[in-house]
Amino acid sequence: MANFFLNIAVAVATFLLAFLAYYLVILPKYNPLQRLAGPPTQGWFKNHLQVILDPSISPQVNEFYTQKYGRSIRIQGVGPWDVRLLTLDPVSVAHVLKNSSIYEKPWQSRRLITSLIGCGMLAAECLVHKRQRRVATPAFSIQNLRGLVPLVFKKGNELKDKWIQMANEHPEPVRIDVCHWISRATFDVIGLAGFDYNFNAIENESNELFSAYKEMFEVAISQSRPIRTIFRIYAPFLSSLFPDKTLQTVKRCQGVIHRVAGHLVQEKKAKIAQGLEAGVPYAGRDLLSLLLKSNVATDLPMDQRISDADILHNINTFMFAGSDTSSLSLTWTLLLLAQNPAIQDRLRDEIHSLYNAVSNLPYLHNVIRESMRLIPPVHSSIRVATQDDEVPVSLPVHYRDGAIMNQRSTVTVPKGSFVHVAVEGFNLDKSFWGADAWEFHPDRWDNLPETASELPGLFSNTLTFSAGPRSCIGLRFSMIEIKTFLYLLLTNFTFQPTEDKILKAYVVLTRPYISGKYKEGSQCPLIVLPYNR
Ligand code: HEM
Repeated sequence: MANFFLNIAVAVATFLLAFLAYYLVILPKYNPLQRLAGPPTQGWFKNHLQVILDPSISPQVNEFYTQKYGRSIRIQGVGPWDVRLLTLDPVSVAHVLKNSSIYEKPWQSRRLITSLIGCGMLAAECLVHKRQRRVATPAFSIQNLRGLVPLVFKKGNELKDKWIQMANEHPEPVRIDVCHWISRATFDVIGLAGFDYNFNAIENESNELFSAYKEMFEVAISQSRPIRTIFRIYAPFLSSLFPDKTLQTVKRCQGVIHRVAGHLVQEKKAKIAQGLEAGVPYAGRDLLSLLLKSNVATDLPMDQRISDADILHNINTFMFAGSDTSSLSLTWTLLLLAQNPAIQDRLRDEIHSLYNAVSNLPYLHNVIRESMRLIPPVHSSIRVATQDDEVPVSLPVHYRDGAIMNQRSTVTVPKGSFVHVAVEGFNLDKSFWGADAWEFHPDRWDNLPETASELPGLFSNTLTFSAGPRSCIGLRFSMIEIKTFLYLLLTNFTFQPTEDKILKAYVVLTRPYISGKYKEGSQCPLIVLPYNR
């Protein structure tokens, strides 16, 4: 009997050793990405992710890497088996983003997103994603988004009134954490535009549904418990079996969302059905109504329709993907304007002279493009190859042995490898944008170098909204929101920086923090002075 157990133990140990040898030695040795040049690895579990994902140093890191290793760079992920491609070659990144059936989002990040907001467009893949995107696309058309303008004006005016009230309460210049307040305002906008629901968050933060979303999104960005997060990804059943406080919070918030937002879905469905019956189509133009209408459109085949659960998951996705992104872009733009008073004055002059046509102001457009190029809220993204692939390159490939191939036209990416999409890396690349690429210079857009105008990207040759079939569906939405808010804020206030040094940190999105006060959370205080013409 003892022999039997000994044999089992030996067999298990041999299996484990073989498994470790395969992952730690054999797999990395024969991975074709190993042939590429890249930064040295300092140990089995030392990775390069921290430096490439930290926006306070990533521009310097990318510049150093490209000079030393070329534009198809080998980096190490979480272990020696995880050899990744960091590409700063525009042809390669266009290939990866265009071929979304070969390059999917990794299941690990999809599982994490799904565990919070459900499997909406951000997390879905293949046919499920295609179906959802098809149903949602009409809701984001120019025609349907027209109704957004008065709504954003209403909320922008509420924010303006709030800030005027705060300014009047203090005899000295008021210091406002614009990050916090704009986030409340963009939440209000997405609530009304998303499902015709007023969180009333500018006024106060007590709404039950608002608190549920806010708390749940805070869980998404809190990085305090990495071990728990690993369990949630790799062993969700164990996490559910022994829920910690965070998981209990998520469950509670999901309960509220399911009850309140689920009720809104049913209410809207009933209105649409009544409208169809009465021959007077329901006029609701919020995203939820538009999604529900598009889902029952007669020209949509039955097998292309999505379930009520998917509708709710996508509303959650719009809340998640559409609130902080826009509010951070606005926050960073206000900070840049505060730091560049001449640009702020020039922009205010333009807005004043043409206040009716917010969407057609050239300098406003340049300022927004420039701010979103310089500080894209989505710092980078990641894809995993679902099959062996040859990625085309347009620039020389450097090899580990020192060889440089000018003629080579592809890099071999084996199935299962991760590819890093350096959104900020491309946006700040001096070889494409010029020596002043790291500076805030809105006039560059009137004279873009040819090298930049050839870069891929949904928005103005930048990757800020990604590119290809998985690019941002909310681009137009956020442009309306950002332009309208800037119009209202700049015609009523001037902005000055405080003595605090603002740093960038990547916490799911690139967020502002006060130097030395990271623990206080994301904030961006500015001196806000009422502006009278
Ligand atoms: C400044 C504002 C915004 C920025 C910078 C931004 C950026 C992005 C980026 C980079 C992606 C691709 C993510 C990836 O590949 O990992 C994305 C996807 C997405 N965004 Fe946005 N976004 C913004 C606003 C919005 C808004 C307002 C909405 C909705 C109301 C929205 C909804 C989505 C959705 C649903 C996806 C997933 C699309 C898909 O996979 O088919 N975004 N966004």
